[in-house]
Amino acid sequence: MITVDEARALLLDLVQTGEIEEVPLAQASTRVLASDVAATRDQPPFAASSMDGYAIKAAEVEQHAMFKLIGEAAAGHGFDGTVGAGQAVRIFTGAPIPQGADFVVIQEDVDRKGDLITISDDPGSKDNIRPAGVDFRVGDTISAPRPLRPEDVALMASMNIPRVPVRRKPVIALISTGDELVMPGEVPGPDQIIASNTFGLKALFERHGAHVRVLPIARDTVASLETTFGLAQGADLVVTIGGASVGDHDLVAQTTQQLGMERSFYKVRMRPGKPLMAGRLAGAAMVGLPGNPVSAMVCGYVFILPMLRKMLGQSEEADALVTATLSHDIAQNGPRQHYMRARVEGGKISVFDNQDSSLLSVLSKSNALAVRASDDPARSAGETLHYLPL
Ligand SMILES: Nc1nc2c(c(=O)[nH]1)N[C@H]1C(S)=C(S)[C@@H](COP(=O)(O)OP(=O)(O)OC[C@H]3O[C@@H](n4cnc5c(N)ncnc54)[C@H](O)[C@@H]3O)O[C@H]1N2
Ligand code: MOO
Repeated sequence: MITVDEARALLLDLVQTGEIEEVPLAQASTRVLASDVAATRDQPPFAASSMDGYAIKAAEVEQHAMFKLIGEAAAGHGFDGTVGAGQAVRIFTGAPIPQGADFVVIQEDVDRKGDLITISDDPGSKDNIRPAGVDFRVGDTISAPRPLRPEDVALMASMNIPRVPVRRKPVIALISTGDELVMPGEVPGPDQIIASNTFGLKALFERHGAHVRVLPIARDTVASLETTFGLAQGADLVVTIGGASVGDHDLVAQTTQQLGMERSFYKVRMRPGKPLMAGRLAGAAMVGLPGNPVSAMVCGYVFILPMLRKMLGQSEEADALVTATLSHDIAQNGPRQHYMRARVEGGKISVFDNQDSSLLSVLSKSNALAVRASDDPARSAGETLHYLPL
């Protein structure tokens, strides 16, 4: 059986980085920026007031000094003239600083009578002016690749970048398999359960930039599986869930073989997730995930997210592991690399007692997967453990 790292490398070989497309700025959120974008202007484009008050000459700032008002500068409407000695311009936040002025005294520090103002309180030394280009200058860049956050979208808007180069969203077709499955909201028969993996994985992949197509549940027959694979056409990656193991009704390996899949590997020395399979089928990458709900989700994190990152032109590195201090003793690990459901709080990690791969309630309480190497010896409270944050 191959190791997790070997499997990850083989999986990365199955996918390519997608093309670049341009989207309107309003649709750029959560997309992955594909090439650097540059500001097309300075911000602010002029020295601007940061407060409501009066623009005067800094050299004349002194308590009790008096000035004559000669005009007004508002945001969007600058003052055309020049501020001379003894003169002031009424100014508002965001307005351009008029020529001749280099200080804004805030209105709270001023007494105004008609068109005369007197500095009544100590105005301090802060000039209340934002220099031109203090936020960014024309040509300043936002570097790619990066998933675009709301903050980046706001910055691109301010930089006057109306269209954004992003990576095409990889299309993932998700196929749940099994006669026991019905969709949430349907009425299950006495021997049936609700398909959960589909929804967990859809949420995970979409959060990381994929477009996910959920295909109808394939029944445990070769014919049904073949039909459903047919519906996956056009996807970059086809992910099946379940039917991966060795039981009489685990038909994914047999069906994909019949459909001509070039198999890359089958089975990984990990827990959960051992019966993982992968290959290339009809021009797409194909990954067969084990059906146990926690196994499917863990494989989603450990294997599919790096594939997704490669397709999106991002780092192909595995997620960096973090360390925490064990809060209790744990037993020796078995021969498979183990991703143990765990909770990290205040730098301490506790591993859940029941690690059965069917327990979504435990996974949902977890915020970490403690990663144990194969045959890792027993560990005591206080030792350091590596984990993958969830
Ligand atoms: N004799 C052996 N039996 C098993 C082995 C083995 O090595 N030898 N491996 C075990 C391991 S490890 C795993 S993991 C499972 C994987 O089995 P399959 O991929 O074939 O999955 P299924 O049998 O179809 O389902 C397992 C389990 O998960 C439930 N399931 C399946 N799909 C979904 C879904 N979309 N949503 C919710 N739950 C789902 C299914 O009902 C089963 O309970 O095999 C072990 N057996
Ligand atoms: O590998 Mo199975 O995924 O341990 O439950």
